[in-house]
Amino acid sequence: MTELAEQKCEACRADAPLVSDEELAELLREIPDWTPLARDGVMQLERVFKFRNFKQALAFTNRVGAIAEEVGHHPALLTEWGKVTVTWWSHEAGGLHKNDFIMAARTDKQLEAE
Ligand SMILES: C[C@H](O)[C@H](O)[C@H]1CNC2=NC(N)=NC(=O)C2=N1
Repeated sequence: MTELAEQKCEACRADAPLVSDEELAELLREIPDWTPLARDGVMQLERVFKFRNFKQALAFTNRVGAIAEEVGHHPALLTEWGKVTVTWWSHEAGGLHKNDFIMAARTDKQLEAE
């Protein structure tokens, strides 16, 4: 099985299939540091990353922004002194798609790129 971060994102479409409860449970096992949550009825994946200062938080933010631009699939990013909150969901599809799990796994790899 190809590692989640290496898998290919599909194009973001309104009718894209959202993950089932079983798929959610299975995919979460590959990204254990991420929390599934519902905001206004929309399922999302969220993780808070801690850093030594704002400069490191901003550099990480920009790395995540770059991988988002590469695939055309974008997170919500809250950058604070020493902290970055990253939230993934598929806006047009209105919930969690496999793309969001792939991008969460790729987000984790941006820590190594430091
Ligand atoms: C036109 C543009 O490609 C679309 O709006 C893309 C942009 N990035 C996106 N990012 C996310 N997370 N979900 C989307 O539905 C989405 N759609």
